[in-house]
Amino acid sequence: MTATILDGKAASAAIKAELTERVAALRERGIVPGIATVLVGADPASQLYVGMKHKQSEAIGMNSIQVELPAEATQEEVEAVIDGLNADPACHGYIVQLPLPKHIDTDAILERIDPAKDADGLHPTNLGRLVLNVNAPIHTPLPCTPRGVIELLLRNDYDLTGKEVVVVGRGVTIGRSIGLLLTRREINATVTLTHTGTADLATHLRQADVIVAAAGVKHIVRAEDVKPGAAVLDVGVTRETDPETGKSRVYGDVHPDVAEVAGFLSPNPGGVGPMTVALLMTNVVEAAERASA
Ligand SMILES: Nc1nc2c(c(=O)[nH]1)N[C@@H](CN(C=O)c1ccc(C(=O)N[C@@H](CCC(=O)O)C(=O)O)cc1)CN2
Repeated sequence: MTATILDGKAASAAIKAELTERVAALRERGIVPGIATVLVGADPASQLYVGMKHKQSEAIGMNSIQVELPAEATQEEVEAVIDGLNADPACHGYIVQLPLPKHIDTDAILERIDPAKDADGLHPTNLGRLVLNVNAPIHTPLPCTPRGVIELLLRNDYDLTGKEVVVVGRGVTIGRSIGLLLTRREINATVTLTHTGTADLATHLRQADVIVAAAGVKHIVRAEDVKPGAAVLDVGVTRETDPETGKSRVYGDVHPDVAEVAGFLSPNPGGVGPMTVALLMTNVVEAAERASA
């Protein structure tokens, strides 16, 4: 079996085409949706991701505000930037690029973001609303990567109803929250969250109809642990320097051999990454629509 590729670039292009029309409709009413990012330090991967967010937002007609602070910035300096963006009417939604330097209290920063402008959907109020509300439509920002995983499957006509989903990794941007979305009534999947304390990962993986691999551990999902025909989404990233060339190489959580066993495969790169950026922009456009309703 060779897996059908879940193409995140194609799905994100479709989302961006839809957003372009929504942005144009807002602009006709005199509203220019504004996205902002806050980057603390100069991590090359974070710089790349932030750059992509601005380039793509501007391409669909949004206004973008880029705030950069040095790695030595204090908690108070980061919080002052947050307070400024909360008060800025040109900013409808923003993110603080993660990870933050170790001396910064990340939870305190995320909690300081105005929940209405929380473009990552990681504010405790927004996550709390997701916990409380399993039936009614959601009117709050949703975590971008989890939403991207689900959109990627649905836009490829993959029905998640009744499926056993195994998530690998309990990080804040994916693992912690994806179960909240997958177990909503309109999706109706069953979710197992595995992590470094899981006793026997392989046993869980072998039972999964869908695997979301977001541990950041190179090739943690191996072909022998994947049920034939399963859908596998590779989200984790490990960067290693090639000892021969000295160049940085990116590895996913999923071993390349999985393509021979899985029914569907979201590759890395080219899968969930582009969806994360598309759903971030969706969150900001929705915030602008809500603010102007
Ligand atoms: N505040 C946040 N920080 C981080 C998040 C997040 O959702 N919010 N997620 C990740 C990084 N991330 C977005 O910020 C992100 C990662 C990857 C991609 C992407 O499109 N990658 C490309 C490959 C790019 C390359 O390496 O050349 C792909 O997968 O095809 C976009 C966004 C951590 N931080």
